[in-house]
Amino acid sequence: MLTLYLVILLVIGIYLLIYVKGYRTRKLFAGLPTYPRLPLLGNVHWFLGGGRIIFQRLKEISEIADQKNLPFALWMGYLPLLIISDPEDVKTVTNTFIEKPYYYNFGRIWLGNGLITAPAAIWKHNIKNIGSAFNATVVDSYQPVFDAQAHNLVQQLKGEVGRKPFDIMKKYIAFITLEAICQTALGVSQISESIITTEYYNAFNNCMELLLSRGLNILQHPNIVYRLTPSYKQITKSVAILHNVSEMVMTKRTIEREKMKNNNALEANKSVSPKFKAFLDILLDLRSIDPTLTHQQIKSEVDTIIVAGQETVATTLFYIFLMIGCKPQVQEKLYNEMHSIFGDSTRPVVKEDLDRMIYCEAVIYETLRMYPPVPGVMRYADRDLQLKNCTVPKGTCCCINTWGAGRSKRVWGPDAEEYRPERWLEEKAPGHPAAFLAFSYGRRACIGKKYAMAIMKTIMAHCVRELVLVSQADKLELRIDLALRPASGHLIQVKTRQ
Ligand code: HEM
Repeated sequence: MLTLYLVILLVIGIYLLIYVKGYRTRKLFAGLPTYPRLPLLGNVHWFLGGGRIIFQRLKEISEIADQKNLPFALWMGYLPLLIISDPEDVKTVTNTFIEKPYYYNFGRIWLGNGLITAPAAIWKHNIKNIGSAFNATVVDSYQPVFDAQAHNLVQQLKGEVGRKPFDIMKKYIAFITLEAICQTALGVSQISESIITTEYYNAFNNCMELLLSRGLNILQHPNIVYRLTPSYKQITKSVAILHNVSEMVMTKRTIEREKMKNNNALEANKSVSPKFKAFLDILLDLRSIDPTLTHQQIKSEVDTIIVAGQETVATTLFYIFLMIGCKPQVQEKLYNEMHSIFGDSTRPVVKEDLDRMIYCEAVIYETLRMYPPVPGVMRYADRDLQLKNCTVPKGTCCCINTWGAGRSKRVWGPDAEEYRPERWLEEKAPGHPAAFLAFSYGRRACIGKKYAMAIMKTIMAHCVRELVLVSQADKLELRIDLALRPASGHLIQVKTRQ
């Protein structure tokens, strides 16, 4: 009996503590839209039920916030979370806060202190070295690799002509985007065939799902509890498979560098044909002067680049194929632009061609506006901050709602839900620089945008010149497992262009 009383007292004590601690934040959030909440749990129960439910909630929240022109407030347990999509507020938050909230700590089991998950102090130190690794000159030097991979993709897709819809992601795009990252940023070649196995693909997806479900399950937040769960066992197993890849990449590159150092440059160069400094080489070179760049830290950056650069590009390419596959008029316009640049030739795509792909760029932006592979990012408020219509109290987790910003009628007009690449060719699109958030915004935004645009344009130029893509987007159902994914698979059909 006494134990029961003690437990009840403890629960009441915790509740009172949380109540008092959250008093100021609740007051500041008082006028904001929110969901009804439960004691101790807050709004967690609204997000139970898997990726489709989470997507439905995000959609609902985005619509409410857009109608009311206010951020949406949530409580994940006792932790306040503010969902922000207004461009001016997004600009203020992303330019002010560089710390990531503790949800990102969960990802460290996989990505260590790589750029995405690093605490602010480590990020500040490393971004100085890494930030320029994907500048225009470097990306231009990668163009022959992008072209070769795009050419490979078309040759492989030709084998699907006349067949039923197939999973373009699992069979092709995941391979070629990983091979491109390995050859360019990591400086190793012919690796994807041996490592992108179904096991790798499943491990990747498994990690994403487990990380999200941990984030939403406050009982699994303390490490001490999480380590006892079956989920921990699963993620450890999947992470080991993924780490094996980064370890293999680093070993391969280190051997190639040794060969070059030993004046066997000729032999080493056979497997590293293009002449450029890979991102991994920059880090390996810096190792001698920067003691913080340990083997573990470099491995974490490699894991980060694979996740950040492969999955996002692959998913965006799928959505582009899906969109142009069900909108023949868009695909024809795209083809006409390619024809005006290349004529009837299927010659390689060079960097000068990329600048002429104006409509192609509009198609990419419009796809990213409506289907951002990263539907939201987070920042931790390490001090109070005044936004347009409310104050963000210190300790809040700010969620930048990329999905909501792209679908905002307030920002994009009444046709925000319509796929219309032409809007990007009209004057002043987007209206506000922080209205388009697919690559995030402000400090800690994506450093691979130039890379991503170049490889995607090159792949589109190859595909559209030789093939016609066909899809059924009306059957598209979405889910969120950190990334925005089609719940209904990545189905596409291809025909030969006559
Ligand atoms: C369509 C393609 C891409 C999209 C939509 C995209 C989107 C994003 C977003 C939203 C972030 C912010 C993440 C956060 O704050 O938590 C980010 C960060 C990052 N991206 Fe990308 N990305 C793409 C391609 C790439 C590529 C190709 C690379 C490299 C080859 C890359 C490297 C990075 C890195 C290193 C960061 C972390 C930056 C930092 O924290 O300083 N991304 N990306």
